Amino acid sequence: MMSLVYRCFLLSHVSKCKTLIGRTQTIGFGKNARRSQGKTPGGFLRAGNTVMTQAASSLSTMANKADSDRFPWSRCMSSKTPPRDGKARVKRVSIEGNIAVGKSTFARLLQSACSDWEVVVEPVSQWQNIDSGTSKGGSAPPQTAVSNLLQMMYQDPERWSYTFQTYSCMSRLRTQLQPLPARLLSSEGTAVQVYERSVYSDRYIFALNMFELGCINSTEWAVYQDWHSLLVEQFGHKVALEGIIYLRAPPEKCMERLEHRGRAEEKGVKLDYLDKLHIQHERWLVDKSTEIHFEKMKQIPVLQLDASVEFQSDPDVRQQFITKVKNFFNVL
Ligand SMILES: Nc1ncnc2c1ncn2[C@@H]1O[C@H](COP(=O)(O)OP(=O)(O)OP(=O)(O)O)[C@@H](O)[C@H]1O
Ligand SMILES: Nc1nc(=O)c2ncn([C@H]3C[C@H](O)[C@@H](CO)O3)c2[nH]1
Repeated sequence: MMSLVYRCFLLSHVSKCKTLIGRTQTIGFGKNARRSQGKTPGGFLRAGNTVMTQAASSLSTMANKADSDRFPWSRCMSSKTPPRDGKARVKRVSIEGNIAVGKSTFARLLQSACSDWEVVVEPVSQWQNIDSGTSKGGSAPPQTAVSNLLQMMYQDPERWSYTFQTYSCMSRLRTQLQPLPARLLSSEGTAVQVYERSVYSDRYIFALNMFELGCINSTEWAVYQDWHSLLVEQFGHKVALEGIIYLRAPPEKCMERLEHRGRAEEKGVKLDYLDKLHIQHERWLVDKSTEIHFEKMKQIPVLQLDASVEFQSDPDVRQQFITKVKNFFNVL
């Protein structure tokens, strides 16, 4: 049913892919559509298994004072009983959110707050440095060439999006399948791994968005979905998530941070692209209207955090964030 809808969408919006970096007129998704996303009547936000008010989803000092009393800084591991088979139990969560919303910054904050947690970063540097050395033989010396697939994808999304999604998904999986570090294996309680994005955002945010934009055609989309499902069925249990932390901020705020960060490959990224990614996040994690193909992922708990808050300069805000995350881990 969903794919039928997407196909209709595609037919009526042929070759809109270049809008990704704003080279042609932008497509659909009017401002009103965007603004209404993620809000239910009465100003409530639906976050995974919970429904909370917008006020509650922002950082409330009083509530967090109580939280920090219950979960002191010194204790990072989950309080649940360790397994009897001697194998460390691991809770895995992913941090999801729009481009430049602050996932890496937030992940660094978590890592510095608790050395018993492991943060697995998004393999961006692999995407920027693909060894594409092609020695054709003969007497010429071997050539070493490096491709920047991230740049290629942003410069010519119609040509490179499918290739990008194959590599991003594969490299995420490979990175996340790495053995646990010894300090987590030997931990007494439940260890925590925090992934920066996941194979699920690869499919349900980016690849889906590229398909809707026409940067991935319907054959590529069918092929992507087929191998993605196979990979997740075969390896998914080793990187299975128990929760998602959704860093949520208006696309305008993400644009501001993206420009401030100044990553060269992202120079042409337009607000419209961030708008679309925002909508995909809201559909997946707030409205729950994205069609998900993996049973466990349909019910996954989501902790929503107001990422528009500046926390780098304010220790109280940082502590409140950490406390919320600790509380979330403890109920997973
Ligand atoms: N809470 C915050 N307040 C103000 N600035 C922030 C905050 N979080 C991140 N930043 C700044 O925003 C920029 C983007 O942050 P960061 O690189 O962490 O984003 P990201 O979500 O990991 O990006 P990407 O989607 O590309 O992986 C950086 O310059 C960072 O210093
Ligand atoms: N097309 C596409 N598909 C993905 O799965 C994906 N994951 C991340 N990105 C882009 C966002 C940042 O610019 C940069 C770092 O997050 O890489 C992606 N782009």
